[in-house]
Amino acid sequence: MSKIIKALTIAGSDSSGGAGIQADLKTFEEYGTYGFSALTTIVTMDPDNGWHHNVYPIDAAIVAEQLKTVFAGGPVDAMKTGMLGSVDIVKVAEKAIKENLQTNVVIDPVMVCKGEDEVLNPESANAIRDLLLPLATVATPNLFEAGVLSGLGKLTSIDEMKEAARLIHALGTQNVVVKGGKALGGDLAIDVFFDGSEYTVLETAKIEPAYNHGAGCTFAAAITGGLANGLSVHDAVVKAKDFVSAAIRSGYAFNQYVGPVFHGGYRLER
Ligand SMILES: Nc1ncnc2c1ncn2[C@@H]1O[C@H](COP(=O)(O)OP(=O)(O)O)[C@@H](O)[C@H]1O
Ligand SMILES: Cc1ncc(COP(=O)(O)O)c(C=O)c1O
Ligand SMILES: [Mg+2]
Repeated sequence: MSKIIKALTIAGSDSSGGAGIQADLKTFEEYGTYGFSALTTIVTMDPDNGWHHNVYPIDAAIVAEQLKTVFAGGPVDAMKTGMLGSVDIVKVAEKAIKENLQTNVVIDPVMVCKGEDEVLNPESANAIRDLLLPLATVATPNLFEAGVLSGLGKLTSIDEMKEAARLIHALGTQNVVVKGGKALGGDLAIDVFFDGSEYTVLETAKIEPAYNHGAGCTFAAAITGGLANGLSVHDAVVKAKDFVSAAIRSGYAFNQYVGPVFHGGYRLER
């Protein structure tokens, strides 16, 4: 057996299986990596109440214990964060990254689930901005999150996405991808990658129906899988865009409310 490649996610549980830690571990597997996890929150969706999301954060001390377990084997080849749930959990993630000299850190600054109100309180969003972005190899905000982190508010064009990427890079992350996804108008799903000097605009035709619940988590987990396998950040992002596009194409209607991506789509198309 060749060397085991290790990938870690610090994220919430999406009981419906498309996003969160479920998306991350399934994606890590597709990338041939061994997945570790530290669970931060449990999210449930209520079919009797318009698919309303309930978010239950886990005690930060228990998140810290999980990370102690994971890092007992030393740093991993790459890691990501997703929904963190409280300022204390953000601080636990920050401490673990610093103490373990962890590199290849993907920060997905989850503030919203599609179509839902903000799930993270503003304090947690500020903590991600101030404590985690300076530790990030790459940050992957969606259009809404990029508007919040950059302070620009609603973003409506590629130029505004580029400006947001520049401002978010200045917060300390080494690279940033602003995901336009379905949220940006037009026929294309456009993401803007910025490495601190050059912009790369990644675009695909918008896939319809847009079975994209979990697309953001899957995209960030795919970048993590690419980095763990030794790809450059640029190449990991480009491959992740292909990976998530295939996952959306293979998605399905779970019920009247939600259509998750299928994380094995990229493999099935080959
Ligand atoms: N309907 C779609 N067709 C093609 N790509 C999409 C579609 N919706 C989202 N994406 C892509 O999926 C990835 C995740 O973006 P997005 O859905 O905006 O993130 P989030 O899930 O965090 O809100 C991005 O690469 C985005 O461009
Ligand atoms: C636990 C968890 N993390 C993250 C997300 C965000 O998912 P997405 O990949 O669609 O941005 C969700 C959405 O439901 C979730 O339940
Ligand atoms: Mg997201």
